[in-house]
Amino acid sequence: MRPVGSKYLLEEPLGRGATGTVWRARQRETAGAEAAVAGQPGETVAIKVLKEELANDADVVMRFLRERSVLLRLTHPNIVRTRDLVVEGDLLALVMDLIDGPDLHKYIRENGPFTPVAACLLTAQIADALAASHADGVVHRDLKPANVLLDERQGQMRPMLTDFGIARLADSPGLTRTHEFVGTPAYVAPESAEGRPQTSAVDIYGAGILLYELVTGRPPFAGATALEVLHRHLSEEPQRPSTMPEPLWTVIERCLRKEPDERPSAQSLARALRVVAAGIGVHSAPGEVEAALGVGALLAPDPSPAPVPQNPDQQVPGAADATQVLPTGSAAPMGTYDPNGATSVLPPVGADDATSVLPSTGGPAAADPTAVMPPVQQPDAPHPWQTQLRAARERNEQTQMQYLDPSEDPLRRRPQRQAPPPPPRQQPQQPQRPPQYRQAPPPAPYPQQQQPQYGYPPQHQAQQPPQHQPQYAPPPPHYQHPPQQYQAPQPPQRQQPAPAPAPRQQPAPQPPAPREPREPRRRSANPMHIPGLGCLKGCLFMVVLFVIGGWLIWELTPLQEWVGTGRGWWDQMWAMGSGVVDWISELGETTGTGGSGSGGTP
Ligand SMILES: Nc1ncnc2c1ncn2[C@@H]1O[C@H](COP(=O)(O)OP(=O)(O)OP(=O)(O)O)[C@@H](O)[C@H]1O
Repeated sequence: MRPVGSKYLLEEPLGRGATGTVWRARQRETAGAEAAVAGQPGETVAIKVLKEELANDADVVMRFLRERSVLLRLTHPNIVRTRDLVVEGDLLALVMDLIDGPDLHKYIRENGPFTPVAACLLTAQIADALAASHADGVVHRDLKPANVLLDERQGQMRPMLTDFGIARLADSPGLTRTHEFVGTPAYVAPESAEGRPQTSAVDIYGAGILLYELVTGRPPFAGATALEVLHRHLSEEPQRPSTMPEPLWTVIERCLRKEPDERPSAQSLARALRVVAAGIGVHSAPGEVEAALGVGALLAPDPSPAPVPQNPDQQVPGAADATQVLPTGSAAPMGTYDPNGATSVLPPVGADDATSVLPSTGGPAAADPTAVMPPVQQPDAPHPWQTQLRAARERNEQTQMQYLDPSEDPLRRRPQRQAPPPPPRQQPQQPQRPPQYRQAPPPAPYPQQQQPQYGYPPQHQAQQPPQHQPQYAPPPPHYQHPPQQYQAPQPPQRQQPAPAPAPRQQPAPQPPAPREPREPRRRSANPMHIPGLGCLKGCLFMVVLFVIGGWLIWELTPLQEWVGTGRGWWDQMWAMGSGVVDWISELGETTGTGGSGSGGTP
């Protein structure tokens, strides 16, 4: 048994959620004045020990302490009482009343859905709890069957709403920046998913989903991935099941309005549900049936929904308020989705995470930190998820398409100074090339570019997120948007036949290939090179060639006999040379004589 503070002892875990683990615990001694309920030694309580991530976040601890008065004063017959808050070292814990009974999620799973009347009466009590908390300015923001405990005492089942304030605690700027968010895709209101400002209307939406699930056994919007579920919340109208009584459907439909301003208040909801419960029973009086059919009149939009307080530390409206959107982390790995409705710990949202592949819920304001007005989703504007995914895709495209200036590329420069290394040696280095992320000037003519050898395909592989995010992240790859939302770009160079596999099989470097196209330019690499003698060398070579060729012809052909000199090649050459010299001498003398003659007497 582990002590929590000096007053409590943890006995056994009751369950684990996304934000922490709930323990059955025992009070060791009476709590001090700071506790809402002093308690008695030996009394059993439930203690939710918040996850280390939350407990280690200074913002959460601050908020925990700041909001302790709100949490401790929240008392209602249908709200699980928070008795004490414990902060001890790196431990944050909420001490609650222990509720003897299952939660609604477990109950439905084991017993099936409720009758419409029972569902109405149960949800009416939850709406009572919401009305009380909203009147106190507290919005739950994570309403779902798992957060409703069924207190089974004296043969009665009383729903008890729990986990108040947990979403608020998790709304830490620190967590928003670098960690995770809390929430449940199946119950998330459209405005939360979009990062719009939230009000108590998010709880009404959650109550509508819960009511639907109590009657049918499943939430109205399901899907294989969290993203799919969110998309359905945003774009799909819920369908009335054939067995759903019409007045009850009227209530659900009003709660599930996409526009929060069109949803009723918790108080109206509670009243309407009781009217419906009275009017849809088999023994309902005609007047009750009539009243139930006219229940729409009771469901006027809430004129003054309680706002979710903006986090003063947050600059971006909406970013702090997004309850959550995508599941990841310990509760549900990125890209997986728990259709059972466990609260998901979510990836960072908001404007601070500019590099995130995952969608921001900051909406338009997230892109504009100076925005004063809250972000409003335009009907025609792309969905924030689409925008973010597109941005991620474009980032990838830019990286892939970026041209690398050869002068900046050490792998390309090196071959210009020395014999080019064979292609296979270059490719394994490719993924380590940082220059691929640099901005480079537009491509200059580079006739000896060896793209197939330097391999852009490996660049592409190297920039794949470490699968990924979560991911994400990660996303990334975990967060596969529906195919129509995101198509991986296919730049042409990635289509080129990749030479990579073959070189990898060659164990040793190859000697320089003479057929290398750069060969003519690598004269400096030739040890026979004599600077400035390029042309003369060719002439000398031709003279030598002429002499050797002439010698062979003279000696090996009948030419000697035809000429009739009988001399050997060298003698003949000597004679010819002497003849040429004599001829030139005579020519000089003749010219000289002629010149004096011309200068003589006329
Ligand atoms: N006050 C309580 N008394 C008795 N059992 C409780 C109490 N609070 C929670 N539990 C039980 O502890 C388990 C875990 O609760 P917790 O609130 O952490 O999980 P959750 O609501 O399912 O998930 P999440 O935190 O993600 O919303 C649940 O099965 C719940 O029934």
